[in-house]
Amino acid sequence: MSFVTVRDVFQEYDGRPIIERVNLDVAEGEFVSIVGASGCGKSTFLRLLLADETPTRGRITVDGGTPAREPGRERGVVFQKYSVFPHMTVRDNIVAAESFPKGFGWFRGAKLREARARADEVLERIGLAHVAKNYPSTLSGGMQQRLAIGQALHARPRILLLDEPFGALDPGTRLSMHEFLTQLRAETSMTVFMVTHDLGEGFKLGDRVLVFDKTRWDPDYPERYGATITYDFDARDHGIPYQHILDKIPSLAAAGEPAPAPD
Ligand SMILES: Nc1ncnc2c1ncn2[C@@H]1O[C@H](COP(=O)(O)OP(=O)(O)OP(=O)(O)O)[C@@H](O)[C@H]1O
Repeated sequence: MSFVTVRDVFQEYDGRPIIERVNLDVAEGEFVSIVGASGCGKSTFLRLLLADETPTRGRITVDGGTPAREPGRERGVVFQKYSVFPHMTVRDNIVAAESFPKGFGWFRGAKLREARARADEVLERIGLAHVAKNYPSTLSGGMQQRLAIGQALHARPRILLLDEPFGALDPGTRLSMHEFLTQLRAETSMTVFMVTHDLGEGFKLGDRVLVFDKTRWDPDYPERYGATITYDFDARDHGIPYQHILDKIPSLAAAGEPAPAPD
């Protein structure tokens, strides 16, 4: 059964089509990787899923509801650049993730103590309990990104949107983040959408890999047409070897170096 349903979605900026006629059905708990050439509209599609923007045409619904007009707590997002608060300790970064969206400002007194206890549980889970009192600047890139994911998860979103979350990390840290994300997935029934430039990463982590590309191309007006989903690969059990896909869709090879094949 479809949990996230995308029907005939188009998005234009100043009359310029970016994505066109996107249709998609995603079941609850699925992990969907999104790949495609640079600038083809992957982040735009993620912003539409987040309800940060409303599509020019078409509708996106979650669990059969009405289309959302703004991001809510059921959708969490993590960007490539860690968006943690530098002036707050690691623990209070997690507290902030809970307190700010409620619109009551910062927790005080007993409420703050309870929120800090809940934050400690999250930090335990994401392996940052030992640095709870540190400031983010003292953490490695991977740890800061784990904190950003912890913040997003603390709101218990039903949908987690990841925009190149590991793009800025070195290969070793990337691998440990893959394990971390796989573990978190096993513990929750979250539906995940992840934009990546790394096809190997997309196939390793995803149940499905969607490819965004243009199906129509006007050499005189390269911006005349938008991109859509051109492939929807089953990536469970790593699907078909992704190297073959690179032969089929050379534009993906240009979009980023593939990671080593999943074992
Ligand atoms: N708010 C906006 N207003 C105008 N144009 C925009 C806006 N957001 C994105 N665009 C344009 O839409 C196109 C697609 O951008 P988008 O960031 O979605 O692509 P992408 O596939 O995520 O790219 P990359 O892989 O390089 O991150 C780009 O040409 C971009 O300049």
